[in-house]
Amino acid sequence: MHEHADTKSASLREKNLEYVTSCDLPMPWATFQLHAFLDTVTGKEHLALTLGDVANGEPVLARLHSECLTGDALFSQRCDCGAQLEGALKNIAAEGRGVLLYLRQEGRGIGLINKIRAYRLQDAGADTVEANHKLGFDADLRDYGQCKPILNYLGITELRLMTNNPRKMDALQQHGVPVTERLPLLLNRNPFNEHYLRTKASKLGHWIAVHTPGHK
Ligand SMILES: Nc1nc2c(ncn2[C@@H]2O[C@H](COP(=O)(O)OP(=O)(O)OP(=O)(O)O)[C@@H](O)[C@H]2O)c(=O)[nH]1
Ligand SMILES: [Zn+2]
Repeated sequence: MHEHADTKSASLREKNLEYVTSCDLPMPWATFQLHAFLDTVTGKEHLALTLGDVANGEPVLARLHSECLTGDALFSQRCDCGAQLEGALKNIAAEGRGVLLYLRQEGRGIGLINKIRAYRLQDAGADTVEANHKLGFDADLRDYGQCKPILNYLGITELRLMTNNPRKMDALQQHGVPVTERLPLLLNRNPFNEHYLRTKASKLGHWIAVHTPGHK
């Protein structure tokens, strides 16, 4: 038992992660367990929310959510993040079992301040990818390497993943996290984020139907 826990801690340590503690987190839809992990190099605090018995070997309904302070906490309509966060938690609560990793890679890895700089460039006409390039960054700097050891620590082996992002699917495969099913998560399409979602589809390959005005 202890040996097993030690192996799990060792694979966390390989990614400079440490499990810290857990608590109950009552939400409007269910009471989740909140687990805190610390990246000892960057100081980033990654979170996992679990519901039900996720360690019984069955594939787990999952969302890997990248931090978006503006969308998740400030109700921004520039993106679909807040609605996806809420929708994923509701779906997990409806099944009574699942996991959401809240990964602190704000702004696709460029950080909050740079994301706001990117938004300003977008206000002046750039798209989400061009804005990153103008600031000297690649389109997407995220790293999903921390997911496997965190999931492993929680006893989760296979995912049924809620995402529209093919890069996320590829990254998980590269990191050896089996995904048995992909479930689309298309929420909060609105006039403010239509262009952003179209760019994600055309330049980043997201599986989002691009419809022209007048066609649903
Ligand atoms: N650099 C940058 N980051 C953004 C922008 N809009 C949203 N983000 C960040 O993008 C991340 C969310 O990525 P998305 O591509 O929307 O979604 P995803 O998680 O990759 O894919 P899904 O699983 O389908 O939702 C969050 O970290 C946001 O902060 C933007 O215009 N520029
Ligand atoms: Zn967002």
